[in-house]
Amino acid sequence: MTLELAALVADASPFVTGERSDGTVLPDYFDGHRVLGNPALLTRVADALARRVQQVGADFVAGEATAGSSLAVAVSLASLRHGGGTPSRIVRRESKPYGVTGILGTGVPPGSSFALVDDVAGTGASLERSTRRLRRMGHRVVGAWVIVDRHAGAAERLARLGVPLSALLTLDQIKSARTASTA
Ligand SMILES: O=C(O)c1cc(=O)[nH]c(=O)n1[C@@H]1O[C@H](COP(=O)(O)O)[C@@H](O)[C@H]1O
Repeated sequence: MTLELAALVADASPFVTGERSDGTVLPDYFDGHRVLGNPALLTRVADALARRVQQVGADFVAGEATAGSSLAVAVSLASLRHGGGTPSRIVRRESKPYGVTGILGTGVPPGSSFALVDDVAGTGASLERSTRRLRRMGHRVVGAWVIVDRHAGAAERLARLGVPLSALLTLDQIKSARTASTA
């Protein structure tokens, strides 16, 4: 299952040269939007994540804009197929000053539990930011789920916060799948 998924993801999303938010250039930048924009692959990924989230249980599935929040919507939809029906929310970086203001919008009772999702875990800075933001609002984060873990410190960083990280794939698995397909 993992090898097959790695091959599908490798095929859908060729690595590009990309810059991290701290300015570091990565020659193997993974563009998660190539997975999010592929309906068959997104369905598969969202199903796998929804199954894992369902095992832990959360009131909401949420992510930061844009990849995380898009994935949260897909996982929420997929949760209907896995005995759930978990609603999704965007964790905004800043409170919207107009319309529905606030970080999460409306309809989130105090003390709610959240499953965080994102396309990629690198250093874990993004998931830590969301975790801290939700906790400041009095909510709980039961875990973080990503499509790809780059193994760049995210699991350790989140563990220090008491948030377990689960990934469908590692970057190395995608690289191996790519090598195998070109051999
Ligand atoms: O910046 C990254 O490390 C990164 C690497 C990569 O291969 N693909 C990728 O999308 N990213 C971005 O990095 C974010 C996570 O990085 P960290 O906050 O360092 O964990 C993701 O939400 C992406 O915006």
